[in-house]
Amino acid sequence: MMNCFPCFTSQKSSIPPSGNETSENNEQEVRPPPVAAVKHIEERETEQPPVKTFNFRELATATKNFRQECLLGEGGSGRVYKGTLQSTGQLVAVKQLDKHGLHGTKEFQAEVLSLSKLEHPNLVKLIGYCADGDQRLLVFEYVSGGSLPDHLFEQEPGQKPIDWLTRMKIAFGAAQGLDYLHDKVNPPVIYRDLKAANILLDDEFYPKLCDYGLNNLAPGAGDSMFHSSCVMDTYGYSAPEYTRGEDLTVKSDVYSFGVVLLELITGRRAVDTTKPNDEQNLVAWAQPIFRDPKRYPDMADPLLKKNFSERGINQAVAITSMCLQEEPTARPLISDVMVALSFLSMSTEDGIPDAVPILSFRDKSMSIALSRHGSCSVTPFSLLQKEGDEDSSSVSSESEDDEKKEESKGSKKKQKEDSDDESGSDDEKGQEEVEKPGSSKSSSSDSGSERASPIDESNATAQSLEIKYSYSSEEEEEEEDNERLSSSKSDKDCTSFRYDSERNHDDSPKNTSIAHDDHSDDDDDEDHETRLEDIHSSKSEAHSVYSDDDDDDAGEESGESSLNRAEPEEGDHGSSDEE
Ligand SMILES: Nc1ncnc2c1ncn2[C@@H]1O[C@H](COP(=O)(O)OP(=O)(O)OP(=O)(O)O)[C@@H](O)[C@H]1O
Repeated sequence: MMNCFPCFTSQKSSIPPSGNETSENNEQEVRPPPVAAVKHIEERETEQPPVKTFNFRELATATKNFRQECLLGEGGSGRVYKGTLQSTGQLVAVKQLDKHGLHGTKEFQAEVLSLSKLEHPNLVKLIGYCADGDQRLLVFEYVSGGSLPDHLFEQEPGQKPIDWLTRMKIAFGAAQGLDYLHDKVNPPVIYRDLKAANILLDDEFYPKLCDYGLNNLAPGAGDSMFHSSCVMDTYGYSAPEYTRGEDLTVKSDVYSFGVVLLELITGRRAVDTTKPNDEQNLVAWAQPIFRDPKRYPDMADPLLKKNFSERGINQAVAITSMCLQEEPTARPLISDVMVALSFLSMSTEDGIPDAVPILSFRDKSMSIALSRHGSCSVTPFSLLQKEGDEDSSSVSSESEDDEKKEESKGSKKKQKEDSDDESGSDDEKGQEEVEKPGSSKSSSSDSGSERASPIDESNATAQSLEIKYSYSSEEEEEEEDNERLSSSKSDKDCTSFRYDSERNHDDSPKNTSIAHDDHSDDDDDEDHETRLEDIHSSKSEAHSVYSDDDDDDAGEESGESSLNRAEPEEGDHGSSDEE
């Protein structure tokens, strides 16, 4: 990994005293200023990282003088030691940053301030820092279970391999962490160094991303909060645009996430020089298989001994293949990946959700890809909302409505053309479906077409393709289901996912909302935010970095921070790029 703090730029002299200057009571938490004060720039200039400051001696004591036996490992940015804070007994991981590329105390603290605001259950928490003399250390929560490669590739004899569901849960958790950085932080943060080694696991295999936000700092990165082309030297995980010398975006992270997903599915390393030449690069090895869905189950890690559902692996591989698209704009949003993985990580015997969920992805291509790989058990419900339907209006902004009206017209026209040519086989139709993701054919060519609502001619504001996981036992309930889908809010069998198609960074994570239809108070934002977690018994509870109280200042804040913030690319959100 590259040096963490090579190019920190601080635009204001707003830096609090250094760690050694506050060393009288170093482990006392340095409290952030009152929220009201954050709104005023002058007062913000006194803002301090809401984390502890330590002096060097304390951390030396915690790590037994940085003894070898406490060394957890060494990365590109320095060494990481396991330590115990004397005052509290808390286990910590102390990252001692390399001294080259050292930054001034103020710059370092400003960076810590940015990092300290990133808080999510799937991110390793920053506890404090030390800027004592020329020492620069970061103190993180200690994650006890080791890193993902420890469990996936470096198994001790007799150690049980990670089962399929756990792998999907790890992927889901990692996606949640990444989604937080991309979608809940304003402006978005590009991870830049996502790899299996940066996914740490607790004793229950709950994943936490580490090293986030660190190598967003690079020479020149501070100048642009939009894109950055600073070095990401994570061989095997780097997106093609990096090799092409292009800027990295959130979609570059999605690519790296795809590589991790592929590792989870196959049990193969991103790069493995012990394998035959044509198998050394995992993505290159997988590409021909991506084009041959029949071979998807063969990709599975042999250690899994085929203990997974065919639907599960087909969909997991389909998601992976989308993440690994050559062109960044063709890759899905991590939020869509996260929703898809939430289903694959459900705790049922065969990985099939108990309930009958309806997915609504922000990007149609995800719906379509999954519908092709669901062993005929996933039926797209296209354009379900009826005019005047409240749900419909809540899904998109007015401008998107206009776009969709046009799109809907196109779809209808296409549907008419398609209906004139119904002679092809199901497979052929499925193929065509993918080639024309905007086509309404996706709702009629699937094997479950009889379940799909026909496109309502009056539905000019229809927003999204929705996927319905359906089962043969429910075939007869078609009519009932359709009724439920369109209007009922009391059906206990039906769980619907709604994604706001409009990204709103000023909000807390409202973008992800999952509504149980039996839920009575669907206006409760807080409630919405936690439904995903409710469903999956996840520990996760996403928090926005910027609360309502400091929304006003977000822009200024980003200006001070050298975290590499990114804005989404044009066309990254909402409907598919292919349309
Ligand atoms: N919070 C933590 N809790 C437990 N172990 C950690 C923690 N942070 C890092 N480690 C471990 O410390 C070692 C070094 O981590 P570090 O992030 O510095 O290097 P890396 O990820 O291996 O490489 P690079 O930083 O170059 O990407 C790794 O084995 C990692 O698993």
